[in-house]
Amino acid sequence: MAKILIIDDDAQLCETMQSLTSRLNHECQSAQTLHEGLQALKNDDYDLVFLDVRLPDGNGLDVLQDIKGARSQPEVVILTGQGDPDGAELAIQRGVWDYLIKPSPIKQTKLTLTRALTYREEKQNKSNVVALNLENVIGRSAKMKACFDLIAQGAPSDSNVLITGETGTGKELFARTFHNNSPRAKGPFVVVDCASLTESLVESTLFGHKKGAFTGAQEDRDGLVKLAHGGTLFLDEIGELPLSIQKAFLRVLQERRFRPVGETKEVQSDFRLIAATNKDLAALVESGEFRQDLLFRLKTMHLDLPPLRERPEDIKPLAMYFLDKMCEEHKLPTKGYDADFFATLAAYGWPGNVRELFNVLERAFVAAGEEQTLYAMHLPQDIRIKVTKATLRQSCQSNSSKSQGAMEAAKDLTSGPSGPQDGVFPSPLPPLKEFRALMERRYLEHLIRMTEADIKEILEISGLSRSHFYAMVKKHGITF
Ligand SMILES: Nc1ncnc2c1ncn2[C@@H]1O[C@H](COP(=O)(O)OP(=O)(O)OP(=O)(O)O)[C@@H](O)[C@H]1O
Repeated sequence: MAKILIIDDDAQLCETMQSLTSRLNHECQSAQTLHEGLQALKNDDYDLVFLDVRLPDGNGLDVLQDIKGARSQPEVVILTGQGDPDGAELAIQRGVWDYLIKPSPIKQTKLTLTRALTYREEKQNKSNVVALNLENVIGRSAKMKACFDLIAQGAPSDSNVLITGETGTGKELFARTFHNNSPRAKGPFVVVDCASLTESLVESTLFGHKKGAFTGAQEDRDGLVKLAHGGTLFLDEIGELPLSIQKAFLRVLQERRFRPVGETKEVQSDFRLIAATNKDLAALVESGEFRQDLLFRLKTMHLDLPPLRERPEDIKPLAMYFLDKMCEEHKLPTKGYDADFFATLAAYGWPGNVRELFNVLERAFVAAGEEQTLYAMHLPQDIRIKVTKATLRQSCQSNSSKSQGAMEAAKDLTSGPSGPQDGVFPSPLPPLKEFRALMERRYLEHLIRMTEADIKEILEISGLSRSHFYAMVKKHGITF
């Protein structure tokens, strides 16, 4: 059962909504003014707020951030009697779930309500997975949920874990998450970057040394293995561990005992081992560069992190998480997003995975400065050009049978009034507002032509809600 708040001065509408929501087994309250609504949100936690735009004491859109920032961080659906697509579009940019034009048919209201609540549930599920501590870990895709399940399953034990995955997929982050959810969470988490260990110092770095063991060893020093006592030892880039050390390390894994350089007695360390690599260790075993017995030992538990391109549904929540964090750090209000911003992020392949995504978002954040809304225009030019080219290639390939029409549409999308310029820019460069409107219109026309006006496909590709799409079409006077 969800808790819903309606902020609307139309008593009859409140009554209808209340009866609809109670039929769906939800609890519903109503408020006739903004002041009352904000008070209700202070006193109680709501999952969803239906918000009217014109209220006796002000404009609903003006307090949107206060509503979204309430303790329960509710989803918001705008109710507008004005049929004002621009206002509604603005609201969507500021992060509302959807908008309904009054009087909205029961079926539509029910659908929007159910979708918004399902979305919220999914968002919250992330933090409910077997009460895992998933601090700073974002992922709502089925593939990520499977990774969380594996952590829930393996964290309590002491078994060795091997984490594999392409660069930037979060191997170190997930190693820390294993540690944070294990009984060793209060102990140290020691990172060893095997790629940066120099051949001559690798042994003393790992196992420590005794004073005078070699030139420069001026005092006894504990190695990283000893420092991980009571906690977790994370061997990053394990594929780079020199063969000569692999044998010694295998013994350490079996016995949790080792001998520091120059020492006669063995030392003990109680650590849990997590190793990570972006290399194919089986292939390294084949080529004689990695010991098979060590690989078996490491792989008691294996977590393979999927690349970002295989879980596109994680891109938006990752981006929102990162940008909200940036806004918080820079003491700026949370930004809104235009649909084209996410459409561009979703269309890119992310070979550098989450690390690359965060770098790109940081650049977009800097490019946007104090602007309230992020558009695709704020993304680095190289990314936009790659996306445009890939989209064109795709559309050319998939439409080769209907090539004539599709090619024209593609050309349409990338050329300005005076012909193609640098992939996307018309010349002379118009003011940004005009350019945005132009590109938006071309995008919509291209999308409609490409999908042969198949509304389902249009909504799927664009990521727009039905009402938002029709509002944009109306705004641009496009008929189809
Ligand atoms: N699911 C996620 N949620 C939030 N942040 C993530 C996620 N996955 C990766 N990151 C972030 O992406 C960046 C790269 O992650 P990390 O260093 O763990 O990757 P890696 O796989 O160890 O990379 P490499 O193989 O290059 O060492 C970090 O800032 C990390 O916090």
